[in-house]
Amino acid sequence: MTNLIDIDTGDAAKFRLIGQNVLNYRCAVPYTSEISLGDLLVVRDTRKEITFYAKVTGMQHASNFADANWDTRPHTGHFYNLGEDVFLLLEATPLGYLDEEGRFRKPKTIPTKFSQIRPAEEEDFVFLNDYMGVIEVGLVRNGTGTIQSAPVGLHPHDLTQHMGVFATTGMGKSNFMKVFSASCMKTRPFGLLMVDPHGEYLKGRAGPTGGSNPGLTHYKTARDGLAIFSTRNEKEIRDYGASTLSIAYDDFRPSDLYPIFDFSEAQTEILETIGDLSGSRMIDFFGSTDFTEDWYESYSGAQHETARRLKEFHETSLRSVKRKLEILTRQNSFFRRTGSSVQAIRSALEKSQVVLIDIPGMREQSELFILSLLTRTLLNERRNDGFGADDDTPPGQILIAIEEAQRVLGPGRGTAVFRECAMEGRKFGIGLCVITQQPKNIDPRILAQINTYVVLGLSDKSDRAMIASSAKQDLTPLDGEIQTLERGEAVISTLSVPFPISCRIHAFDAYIKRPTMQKTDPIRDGLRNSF
Ligand SMILES: Nc1ncnc2c1ncn2[C@@H]1O[C@H](COP(=O)(O)OP(=O)(O)OP(=O)(O)O)[C@@H](O)[C@H]1O
Repeated sequence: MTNLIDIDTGDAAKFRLIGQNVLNYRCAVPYTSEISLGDLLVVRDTRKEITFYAKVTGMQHASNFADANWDTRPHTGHFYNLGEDVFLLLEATPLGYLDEEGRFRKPKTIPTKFSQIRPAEEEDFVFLNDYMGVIEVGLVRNGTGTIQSAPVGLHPHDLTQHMGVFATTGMGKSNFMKVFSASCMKTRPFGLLMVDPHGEYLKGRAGPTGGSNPGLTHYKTARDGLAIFSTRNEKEIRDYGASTLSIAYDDFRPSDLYPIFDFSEAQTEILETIGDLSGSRMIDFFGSTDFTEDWYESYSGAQHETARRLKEFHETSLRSVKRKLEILTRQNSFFRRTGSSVQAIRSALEKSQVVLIDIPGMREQSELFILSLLTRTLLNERRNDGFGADDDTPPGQILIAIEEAQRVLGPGRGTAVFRECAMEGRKFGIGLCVITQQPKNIDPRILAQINTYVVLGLSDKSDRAMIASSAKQDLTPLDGEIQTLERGEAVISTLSVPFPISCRIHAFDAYIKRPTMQKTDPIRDGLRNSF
């Protein structure tokens, strides 16, 4: 008969698989075990000669005593021998098993009952290295520690199928984005476009304790992987090695107004009617026309065709569009009649640089304006050029980061250009990096398009439920782990890695100082190796 009293020597022998089914394991482990949610367990089935892996998703105290109140009676501790019949009952979700060739397979079978279980050790994670990509973001986490020899890296080809970064405020989203960007600056896997309205990514910001909190410009070794377009003054632009940001009227199209203003049905119709008009012609037309009651009869400007198309619309609707255009041109100093950075931004992205659009102190409307204008321009150009028509993974892939993405990807009120990019961007080598603390406010059809989920702490239950139901790998059993994530910890689910990985994201300031983040010098390395 097999029982839970230790018949073998050594603690490991007390870890036994006792149930439950192919999708959910139960194991009994000593009640003193130091084990945490998210820990990896190794299940060694000596009969089938297979090693299974499982992740701890729940735990509770349990015992073999028939008396349901044994543990609440007075003096319990004197009468019961805790070591033998009292144990921790773990719930674990199977991740898969390693076959004879060392390939990781889906868990289609169940380990033999009473197979031995042990917490994974450093060498158990070695096989994961084969699945990791070049964009390093952290280390595999097990229990409360990390596995130093198991870095977590994302694959570039997964990311152009969109990435989501989900975090309640303060859980380490900015730190994650900086670590991710630094790895992109070093390895140059694709062009990464980020709009930085607070200078946070450019130069960092003081931490809550006033400590150092650097930005991407502090990662000097890979500075050539960063291109900055900025609205700062000339001196600061020189100091940061940036270029002046300039968007020309002709870069603009009427549809770029949608994400920044609310429009009535009539105003939307106006924008649709002149959808093909160049930016400068639209701005000139609306700027020079007053839209009084009988404006069309007295129109003496140069754009008769535009005037004819708009003559049926009510003057108040036309005046409202005019006011919005005035606000746009007045509030965005970088928006000018001539001079455009768009060509330089495109070419930096195609050279796989991280492109930072630095607009400190500007309003949310400016951020959304630039983001939507650039997304539309890149998407349309590639569509018209037949990008990728005869190549599966053409060069020049681009990832566009959208902070607080619920502003532009909410259900029903999402703006066409970002929606289009989420649905079709992949065909044109353009992926979205959707960053939000409210995934429940993102259109579920868009979440369903995202293939890489980086989940930092999410305190809201409905946000977690939304994530769990949309991710490609089932994250439902990991709800307990996600709920208890600490700042800087993440669960990462991505296509190339066979199961969701528990990860500790590197701290950015320490990460950029690592020897591995410094430039390798082939001549010096060669000399070192040969002498
Ligand atoms: N992986 C990590 N390792 C060490 N420290 C971290 C890590 N992640 C975040 N921190 C620290 O926690 C603090 C908050 O992190 P961060 O600014 O990235 O949070 P956030 O989610 O972006 O917050 P907010 O939404 O307010 O911008 C910072 O001081 C940061 O240095």
